[in-house]
Amino acid sequence: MTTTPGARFRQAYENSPIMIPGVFNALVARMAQQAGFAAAYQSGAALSAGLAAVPDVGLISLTEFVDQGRYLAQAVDIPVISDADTGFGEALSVERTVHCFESAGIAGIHLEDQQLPKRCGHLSGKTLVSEREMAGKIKAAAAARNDPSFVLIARTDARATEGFDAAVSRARAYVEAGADMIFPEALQTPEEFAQFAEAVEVPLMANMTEFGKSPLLSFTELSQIGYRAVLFPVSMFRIAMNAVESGLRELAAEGTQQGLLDRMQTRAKLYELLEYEGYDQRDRSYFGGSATE
Ligand SMILES: C[C@](O)(C(=O)O)[C@H](CC(=O)O)C(=O)O
Ligand SMILES: [Mg+2]
Repeated sequence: MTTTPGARFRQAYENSPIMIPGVFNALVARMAQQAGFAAAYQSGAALSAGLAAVPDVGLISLTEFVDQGRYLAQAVDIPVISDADTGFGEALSVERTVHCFESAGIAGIHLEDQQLPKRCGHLSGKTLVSEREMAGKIKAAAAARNDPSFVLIARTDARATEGFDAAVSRARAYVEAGADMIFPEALQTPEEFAQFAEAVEVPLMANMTEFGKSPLLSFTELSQIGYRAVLFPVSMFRIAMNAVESGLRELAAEGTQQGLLDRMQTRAKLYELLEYEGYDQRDRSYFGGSATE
């Protein structure tokens, strides 16, 4: 791979609008790549829930994000971007946050303007840092990049607290500070999505998370009104968790998994995703082609 992850991510969304599914582990990242997605996303909400069974209120550390992020990036060729919550501290911490994600092979991160304890953008009770403070963090992030293509996505949570106009003016200030892309969190109507796209002239990312405050617009609708990236951050996690819950219930009730087999990923499919065949062949080749068993 000659280009950097950031350059590949930019190329993808500059070419045409892209859908970005959240991938909650490395195998899911592989599956997203196989399904044809041009990029994948590490969600803080899914990581908090999946890794530690804790809510998305800023409890997961930088190291935990970066560790899983590295597994995701290593599993695929498509660029992986990550949630970086509030940047794990102030401006100087944000510098290190960028270094760590970059060195893990991540293509870009989003930083949000909330105060700690941060919350999922679709929960109530959010409070924001000042525009000046957030702009300073973005400047720090931009200056810290080793690869100028590493994508800085500034997320503003202002819609819920200060209103739509404040979200637009914060977004403009964040672009001025060096953000490459803007993520307007929790817009409330289709009209707001359209108005925001008219008002802010950098690439935009829409968050189509379910059961939240935003209407679920389709990728086609969003790309037509100007969004370059559409995030489905927790969709696959929710599907998987629901499937697991019913599987556990059925196993407990039936005492056998016989009735569940057709809902399972088969061993053959798993091995195909893991590229097991190649491992086996290489292992044999190291011993002059003779069987290792
Ligand atoms: C995008 C998000 O930041 C995430 O962590 O995936 C969440 C998603 C969610 O909780 O549904 C968000 O704050 O919107
Ligand atoms: Mg998040």
